[in-house]
Amino acid sequence: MAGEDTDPKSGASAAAVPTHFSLTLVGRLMDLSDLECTSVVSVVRAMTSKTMPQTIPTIPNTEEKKQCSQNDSSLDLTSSSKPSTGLPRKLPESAIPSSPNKEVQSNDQKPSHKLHESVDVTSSKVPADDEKDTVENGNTDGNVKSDSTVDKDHGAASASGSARLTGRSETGERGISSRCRPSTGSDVSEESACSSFSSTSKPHKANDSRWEAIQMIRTRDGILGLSHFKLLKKLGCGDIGSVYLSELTGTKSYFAMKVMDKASLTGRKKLLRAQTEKEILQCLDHPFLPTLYTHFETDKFSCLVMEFCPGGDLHTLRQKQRGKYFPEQAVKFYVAEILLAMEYLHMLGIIYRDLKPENILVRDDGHIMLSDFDLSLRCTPSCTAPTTCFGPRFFSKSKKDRKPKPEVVNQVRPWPELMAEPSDARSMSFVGTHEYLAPEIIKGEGHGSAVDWWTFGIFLYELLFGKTPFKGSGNRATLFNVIGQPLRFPEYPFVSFSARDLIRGLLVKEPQQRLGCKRGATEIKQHPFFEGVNWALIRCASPPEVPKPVEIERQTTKLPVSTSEASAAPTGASQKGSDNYLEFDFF
Ligand SMILES: Nc1ncnc2c1ncn2[C@@H]1O[C@H](COP(=O)(O)OP(=O)(O)OP(=O)(O)O)[C@@H](O)[C@H]1O
Repeated sequence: MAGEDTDPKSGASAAAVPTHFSLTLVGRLMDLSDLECTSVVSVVRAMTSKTMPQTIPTIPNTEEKKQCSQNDSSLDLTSSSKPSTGLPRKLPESAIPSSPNKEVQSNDQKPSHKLHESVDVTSSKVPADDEKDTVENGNTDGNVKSDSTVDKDHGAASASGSARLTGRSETGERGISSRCRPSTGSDVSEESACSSFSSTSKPHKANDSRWEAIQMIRTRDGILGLSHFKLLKKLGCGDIGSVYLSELTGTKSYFAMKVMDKASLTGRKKLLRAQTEKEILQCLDHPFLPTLYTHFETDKFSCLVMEFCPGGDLHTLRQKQRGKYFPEQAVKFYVAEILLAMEYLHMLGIIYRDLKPENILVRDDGHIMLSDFDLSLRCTPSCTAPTTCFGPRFFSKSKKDRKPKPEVVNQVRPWPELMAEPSDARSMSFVGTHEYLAPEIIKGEGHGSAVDWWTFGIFLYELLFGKTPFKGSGNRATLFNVIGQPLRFPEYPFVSFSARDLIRGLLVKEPQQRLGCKRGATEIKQHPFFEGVNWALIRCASPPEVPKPVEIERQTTKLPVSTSEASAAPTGASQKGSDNYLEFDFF
């Protein structure tokens, strides 16, 4: 299924198509436009006949997904939504990236692609039935090959985590009562492979006691690897791996460990996807994005150790709401946090591309975390993203520009607005989830960061109305609807004019006319729907729901011992639903 780097329209090598990243500080107009970002554009023209591709070995079903899910427990609503009060306008702290100190490395890598005839649906995935096993994983494959240095100097924190965590696990509900909405993506469609990272600190998470626990083990044993973790429970399976609730043995610090079978990744041409996810995770330091504590490899597995979110995902949470939609105040809270996360990603030159409730996890405090970056698109300048919104050394070249006197700034505008968009980045990949795909992706026109504002609109709609706007009777119908059907709102539930107006602005089929296209997240944040949101302090706001505390089960599970077992276990197409096919011709 891999293809060549050829633009089907121009015939030019896709890898040679330059993309651009522009970063503008509105008000002070510090311009970083035309920073070139080499992105290997993979061409994915999904065009299948109405018959299923021969290469599909299994037809996924919801039961399989259910096997991959964990147990569920009900969640009490312990707090009501509380709108933020308006405070003086201020630079959003949560939108300020910390200093990643990444090494920039331009990249000429041009993975070879072929014109795809269908989206990747070839993986055979049978969830492992190992959740009841009680063998410690460290005994099966604890041979640590390498140890990462993602975590660095973190502030002294007191005791490491508590055995008492909050939250609800995802359950069979997702497999039983909710739709499976797999993300589609080309096999080898990584558009860029930009750099090596050397992040030295993550100030936003500096007070997290898990850093200290990790450091303690490192100091004691000189290395940190799989054998130091107890896998307690499988949390879920994705396309490239399985995620386990894990304890750093003896520390009562809990993590979500994504375990990917290397042979399976290689065999299924998913290595680049896994690499993309790891590199992006290494970049991140934001309250609404995952923290990667460490990563390591064994002979068989590649492991990412991330923050554990005990509250399940927003899709599951929505299913539990009365009417299967959230109250508008709750929606405002969730989408505001996502908007800040998206703003930060765009500032790093990352186009997320796979926004959907399933990818938004709920932390123990009820705030959210955007997860799953394997379909994201990066531009090289992401690695040179500013350390703060006003990071002078990144934004301007002259010393004079770098240190403007405050009063001068104030004369222009009290608080300059940040607009950071990889607005000219272009990809020809066909990735995403059918109901969330932007028209320009379906039409194969190439796409940029505006796709994230489209998906943001679909996401907002789904949270408010309990369904997506263009869903058809099948995938083909859905895709046609996205392209051709006008946006309509149901009469019920009642949704405010400002919410509908925001959705209208976001779900403009022409990307250049779409809200967010010109000034990025800033444009969206200023919409009346977000009136009253205190962007700077949103992470201190009361979330709509706080997961109920749950005791962590002390049982352990194990990883598959053989590659074949592993490849059958952690992969996800089989539990991703049978709608993982594209059944349309060219638009
Ligand atoms: N940090 C986390 N905390 C709690 N559960 C998690 C965490 N990360 C992932 N999960 C669970 O594991 C499941 C698999 O996650 P993963 O990111 O591997 O795949 P995915 O979201 O299905 O996407 P994809 O198939 O595109 O990789 C998720 O659906 C989620 O339920």
